[in-house]
Amino acid sequence: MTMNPDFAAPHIAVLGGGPGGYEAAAVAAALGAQVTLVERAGLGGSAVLTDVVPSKTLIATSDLMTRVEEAAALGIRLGGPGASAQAASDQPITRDDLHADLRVVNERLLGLARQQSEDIRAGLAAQGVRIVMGSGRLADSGALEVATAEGTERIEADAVIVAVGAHPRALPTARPDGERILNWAQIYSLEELPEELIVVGSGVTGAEFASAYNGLGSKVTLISSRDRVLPGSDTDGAELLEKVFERRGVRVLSRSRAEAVERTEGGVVVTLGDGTQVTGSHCLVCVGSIPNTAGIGLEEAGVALTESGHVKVDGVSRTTATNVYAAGDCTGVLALASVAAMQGRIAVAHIMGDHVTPLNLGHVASNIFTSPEIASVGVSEDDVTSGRIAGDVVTLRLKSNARAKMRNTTDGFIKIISRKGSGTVIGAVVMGSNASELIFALALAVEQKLHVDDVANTYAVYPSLSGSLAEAARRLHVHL
Ligand SMILES: Cc1cc2nc3c(=O)[nH]c(=O)nc-3n(C[C@H](O)[C@H](O)[C@H](O)COP(=O)(O)OP(=O)(O)OC[C@H]3O[C@@H](n4cnc5c(N)ncnc54)[C@H](O)[C@@H]3O)c2cc1C
Ligand SMILES: NC(=O)c1ccc[n+]([C@@H]2O[C@H](COP(=O)([O-])OP(=O)(O)OC[C@H]3O[C@@H](n4cnc5c(N)ncnc54)[C@H](O)[C@@H]3O)[C@@H](O)[C@H]2O)c1
Repeated sequence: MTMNPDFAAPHIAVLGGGPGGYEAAAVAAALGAQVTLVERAGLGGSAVLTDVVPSKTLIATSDLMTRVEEAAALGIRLGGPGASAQAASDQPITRDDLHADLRVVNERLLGLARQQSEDIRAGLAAQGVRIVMGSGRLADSGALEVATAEGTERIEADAVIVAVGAHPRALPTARPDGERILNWAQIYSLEELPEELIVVGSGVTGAEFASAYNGLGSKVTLISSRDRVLPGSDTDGAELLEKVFERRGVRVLSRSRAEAVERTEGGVVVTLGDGTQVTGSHCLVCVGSIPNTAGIGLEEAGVALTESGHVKVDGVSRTTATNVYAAGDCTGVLALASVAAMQGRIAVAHIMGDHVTPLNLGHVASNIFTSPEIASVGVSEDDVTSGRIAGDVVTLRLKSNARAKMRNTTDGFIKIISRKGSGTVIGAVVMGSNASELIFALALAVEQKLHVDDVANTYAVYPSLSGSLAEAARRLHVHL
């Protein structure tokens, strides 16, 4: 919808400065709109300040520690040629030789998040976006009201984009205190590594933190309410991750719900549904998120919410109120930074009367940053086995890949799914180190509807993990 019949630059107000909001603001400014962005915490949103950036930076340290710990198998010993006779040792490196200085790790990751936030702020300001720091609400479908340090400001707009994100859900019987019982936004205040960390919830967030703190050296217990970790993810990936967890000493308590978490003198005790008590030094609660949609005037302005409090949107990010759009986690469509940004871009294209392609979740590439990583795109094997999609599936274990053997990183596999009959690549899963990077080639194949032969006939470097991508595709060749 073109907002201004007189073709003057429309004014777009964006509520929330996470990936949904800042991407929308940047694209709108680039297209010539007047843009005001309202944010109460910091540019980049939770994605940059508390969620994606800090967690992935923590995981970078954890991954390196895991690699160093495994260095003995590659022939690395402590003590270089210049070391004293006493220091020089032919002992293999063990976990006891390493420790994570959590204060330094957390300082680094919080600093990095602040810098990233500042870079985003500066980038938007340079594009001419007016940034208002304060807590905003929808006054009506054409205006925001913002409580700033200076007072209340009313911002009139031709269109509003609501991108307010979500916050961690707490269990009524496990209120985070920021010291021993923590949510993922609070855990970066720890100055020492938790001795025994209990992670409640085995969705992507819980699995990533369980993996990360295990790599950093904590004793980890993962409380999983389901049969297996990572419900909804690739079954082979989840099962292999459980095996790796077992080998690395992560205790997974499956089919266990945490009923309550309490502080004890020196730590915490988690009571499970069957009355079993699990003790630890700290507890990290990862039981999902709640959208930040309460009390900000949405329903009063005609914006319908779902039962879970998410904003109802259509494929072009429109809400039920004229000229009000929504993007990101507050819509509950798919909680990924990349999807939030895409929803924001689509909203702007629609507002500005630009070419709009409705949101397509079928091609979203995503990655679970456990060690090893699990990346996926397109249809799943479950879609095929359940009969929803007619496809062929080939899985190649990394155990047979020469490069993986050389690097001693053989936990993982490549899975490609092609459409039955035609051989078009329609889905893939990559599990292994750097899966988040390897998946791109297959995401490109899915997006561009490439044939398995296109992937198979592309030269891969020898030796490389991507050689297994080509090999898996070769095995899906349709012989005419
Ligand atoms: C631990 C964790 C790790 C994750 N890792 C990844 C990952 O690796 N990759 C990935 O793609 N996704 C990841 N996600 C998901 C990702 O963080 C979200 O999908 C993404 O942040 C959504 O962006 P958003 O713009 O919708 O919301 P947010 O990033 O939450 O931003 C919303 C912003 O709105 C502001 N706001 C809210 N209400 C108001 C108000 N009334 N007034 C003013 N401002 C307001 C908030 O302060 C916030 O800054 C992770 C999530 C978690 C919890
Ligand atoms: N790498 C990434 O891209 C990344 C990382 C983290 C999160 N995310 C996004 O965030 C979304 C949400 O993930 P999440 O893991 O935060 O939430 P989630 O809702 O997917 O998982 C929470 C889990 O906690 C369990 N649970 C709830 N109450 C419990 C209790 N009392 N005891 C034990 N378990 C309990 C639930 O059954 C569920 O499995 C993901 O689907 C993903 O889109 C992405």
